[in-house]
Amino acid sequence: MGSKNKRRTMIEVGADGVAVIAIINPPVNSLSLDVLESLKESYDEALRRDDVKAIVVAGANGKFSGGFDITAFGGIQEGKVQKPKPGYISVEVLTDTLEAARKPSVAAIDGLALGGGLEIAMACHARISTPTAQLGLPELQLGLIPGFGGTQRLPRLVGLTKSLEMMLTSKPVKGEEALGLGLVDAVVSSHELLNTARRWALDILARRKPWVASLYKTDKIESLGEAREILNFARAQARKRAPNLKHPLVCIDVIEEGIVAGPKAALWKEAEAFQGLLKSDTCKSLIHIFFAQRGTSKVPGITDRGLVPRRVKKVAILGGGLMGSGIATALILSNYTVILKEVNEKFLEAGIGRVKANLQSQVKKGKMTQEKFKKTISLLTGVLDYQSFRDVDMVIEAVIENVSLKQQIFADLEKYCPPHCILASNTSTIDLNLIGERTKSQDRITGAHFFSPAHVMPLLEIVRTKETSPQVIVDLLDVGKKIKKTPIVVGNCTGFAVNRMFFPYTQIGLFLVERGTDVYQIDRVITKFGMPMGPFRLADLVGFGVAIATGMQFIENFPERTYKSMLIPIMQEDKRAGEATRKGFYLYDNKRKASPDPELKKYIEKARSISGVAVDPKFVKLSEKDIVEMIFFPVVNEACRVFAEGIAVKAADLDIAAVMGMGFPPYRGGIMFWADSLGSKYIYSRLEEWSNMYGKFFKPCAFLAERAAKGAPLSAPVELGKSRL
Ligand SMILES: C[C@H](O)CC(=O)SCCNC(=O)CCNC(=O)[C@H](O)C(C)(C)COP(=O)(O)OP(=O)(O)OC[C@H]1O[C@@H](n2cnc3c(N)ncnc32)[C@H](O)[C@@H]1OP(=O)(O)O
Repeated sequence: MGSKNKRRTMIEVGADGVAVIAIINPPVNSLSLDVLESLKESYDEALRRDDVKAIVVAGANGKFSGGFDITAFGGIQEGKVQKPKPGYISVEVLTDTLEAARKPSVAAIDGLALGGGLEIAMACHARISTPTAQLGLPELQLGLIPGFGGTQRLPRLVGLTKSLEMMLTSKPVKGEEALGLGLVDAVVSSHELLNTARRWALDILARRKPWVASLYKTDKIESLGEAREILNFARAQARKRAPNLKHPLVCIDVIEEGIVAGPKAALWKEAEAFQGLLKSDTCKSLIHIFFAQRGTSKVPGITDRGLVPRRVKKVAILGGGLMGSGIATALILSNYTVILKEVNEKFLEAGIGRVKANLQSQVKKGKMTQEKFKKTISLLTGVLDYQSFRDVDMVIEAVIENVSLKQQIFADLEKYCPPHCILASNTSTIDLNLIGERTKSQDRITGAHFFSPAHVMPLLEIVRTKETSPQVIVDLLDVGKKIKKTPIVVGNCTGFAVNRMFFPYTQIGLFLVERGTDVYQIDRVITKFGMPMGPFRLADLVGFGVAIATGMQFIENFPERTYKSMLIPIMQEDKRAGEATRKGFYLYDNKRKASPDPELKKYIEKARSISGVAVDPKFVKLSEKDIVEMIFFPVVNEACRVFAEGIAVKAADLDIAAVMGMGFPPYRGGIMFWADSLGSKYIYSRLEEWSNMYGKFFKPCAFLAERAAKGAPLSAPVELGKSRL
């Protein structure tokens, strides 16, 4: 018999008197309000019926529940969807109906029990899980706190320290660990799950197993004094890790309330805090990022054609340098067979050595066993010629940025690789049409632009020329998913999406410094804004050689919007080339700790005199707000150009490019989302003002001008006709 609410839950009563209530809301059985309403109805029915002795809660299709329906948050935030009265779900449904029921219930957890999903499970009187199930409270990653009693029940089940770790990091635990922690009561295989849960529920009824209401457990909670120490330590850590974020502190306060005033009182505080956080900009931004990240692999005109990805088994990589070895590491870690080609024995040995070192660092951190290391490295073969390229499915070229060398390589690849083989380049700046000029294989030439270190950084820019076939893009999207990268599909141009946005980020720093703003002040303000490092620390990390080479590409291609400063070349001439030489904008000690260098002044003065610029007192005392805007509005301007040219199909893709490629703070929603929170009119007016005062470098692009004139958001779609894809 099903519930009335579109059968969002299903109730089935067996001959043993156990009612199994299944949550049904594909793909992850998320908890929309009607699912929760239906769950309550099913419970009411099970409690009413005389033939039901005990209850098991499960999720359909091998997934317990992925938590509250995140798609519903938007509607609630905008006031379009009526929100339930605070505490209705956590107190009335989970505590007063499920946990206080006079019939015992057991959660049968397979697949996922996340957020509200785990909170339902914790309100049951016992939990059985499979070994692979993931259990966690990841709400903080959405700018929220658990809102269905999780802040109270998790500490009481696993202890304060572990529960804080699980909530503050948003990381789930698997079945076996959950068992060790006391979060679940038994771990069994999926095919034994339901029967074990049924028996367990009957055993509780017969008092052969304990009937536990997690909310009132006390054995895992420390005394008030000890608890306060643990909570204060967590507060200090949270402030240090994310000084701009309030919700981790709110979460700790709500946990503390439970210890001070009791769990039932704290449920009300939790409900109130949850409603407050739901309205915050942080929450709106992080929810935007959640969907934007999932949206990058949905590419109009490509992934909607019904194409099935071909199986890529063997991949060849050309070049065993930093990039090539990182890409090889990422691939073998996901079980791809890889051949690494170099030009001589010495380079080959060094390349393989780098891959081994990447894996060894995982072994050292305890993330990989020695046995797994051996198995993984056995997937890699080094070669010096093209003989073994006859059966490769994909090649990724990762040699130095030299056009004629790349052209020769692609001409060779066309000769030696099978006709189905995907020919990808990891170039970060060079036009792919140029690279493929000496071949007739334009339809299978694509860009696979990884970010360094390639086995760690999560972003993959997939570059599509006008000729690249959609099948090749679909194949590459599939490889990207298998190696756990977030892909963004972009059009072909100098710098693609990420490096196009990075360029003004560094350039404007140089502009400000020549006019008197302090290098270290700029880095401090930008780090405070939420970037992992400011433009000067970043230039040191990347190295001045790379910074100059990339800069040259931009000067050649976009001369009208380049600020030409000699500061970096002058420093490089004096053998200061960044962190690798222990001297750049900062000085580096043995442990690579950066400290300011008073000597920097002399280089800045020299650069100033070459540019013919004098110190302007206004720039010496620039406010933090002005520094942030002067650094980031030119980045927004470039992002607008990238979007208007159709290099990126969706503004949300640029948000992901900024967050994952540049380190833009996700809690600000990405570059375009953040810009829209300030308004196109405001950004336009400031750029226009600076452009009049300081030159074309700041000139707002036509797209930005048009959107500002209409008062339209920058992230609204561009008419399809204009797209370059
Ligand atoms: C009151 C409560 O305390 C508040 C809450 O419960 S807040 C919600 C807490 N839950 C979460 O944060 C979990 C979020 N989801 C995830 O982390 C991951 O999606 C997952 C681990 C569940 C599955 O990951 P994976 O298998 O890689 O699939 P993924 O592509 O992410 O998701 C599959 C689909 O389910 C959707 N989805 C996942 N979780 C969802 C949720 N909680 N609500 C709505 N949709 C969800 C995704 O958007 C995606 O949709 P799409 O196919 O249309 O793009």
